[in-house]
Amino acid sequence: MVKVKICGLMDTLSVLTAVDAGADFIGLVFAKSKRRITLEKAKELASIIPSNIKKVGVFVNEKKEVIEEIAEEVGLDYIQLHGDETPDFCAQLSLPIIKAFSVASVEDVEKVKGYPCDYYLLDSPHGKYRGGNGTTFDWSLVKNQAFLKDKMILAGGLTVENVAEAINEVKPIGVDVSSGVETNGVKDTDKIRAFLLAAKKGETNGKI
Ligand SMILES: O=C(O)c1ccccc1N[C@@H]1O[C@H](COP(=O)(O)O)[C@@H](O)[C@H]1O
Repeated sequence: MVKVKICGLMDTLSVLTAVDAGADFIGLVFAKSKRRITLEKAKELASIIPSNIKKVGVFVNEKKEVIEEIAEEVGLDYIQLHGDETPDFCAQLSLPIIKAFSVASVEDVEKVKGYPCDYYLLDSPHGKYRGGNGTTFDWSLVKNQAFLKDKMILAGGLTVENVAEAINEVKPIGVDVSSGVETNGVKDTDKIRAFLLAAKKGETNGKI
């Protein structure tokens, strides 16, 4: 079954809803964003996430030492790098890595090759912030690419309405959502539940 990451959670009720509704990854944002949370809040939210659900810290062009200190304090399972981090930088981190890439062309998809990471997160080109902008990209650029197949998390503008179609068309190993489960910029527990239901009903690439 497809893995689902719910990103940018900032409050207890949203976290408990994502946990109860079957999220596989929960994302906490430490980068410049309207969803950025403090270290203290992150520790509080992390403490109510069961160990079978992976805690992901989202960073953009952050220093290695800062990432490692936050990861240690919060107990992060994965580091999501959503900036211009190089393959060398990824290789220096000791935690599992989800590397995000903005996809607007075939060349962008090619850049993925050679990155040492556990998952490739394919997102739309960034807007005001480096992620979480709620826009989709051309999915035909990333489907049927053998080298992406076992590692691809699809992101960017996914919603309750389009996630099943996205899974069927692209066949990613996972999907990630932030804006699509919000109402007026705030996480919406009904949308979190509905997104997880719709995603888990979608087809998979048979690898999980
Ligand atoms: O969610 C954020 O605010 C954010 C900030 C900085 C970097 C990444 C961020 N989130 C990631 O952005 C994508 C797409 O989000 P959306 O569903 O289009 O709103 C997603 O992978 C989040 O993990």
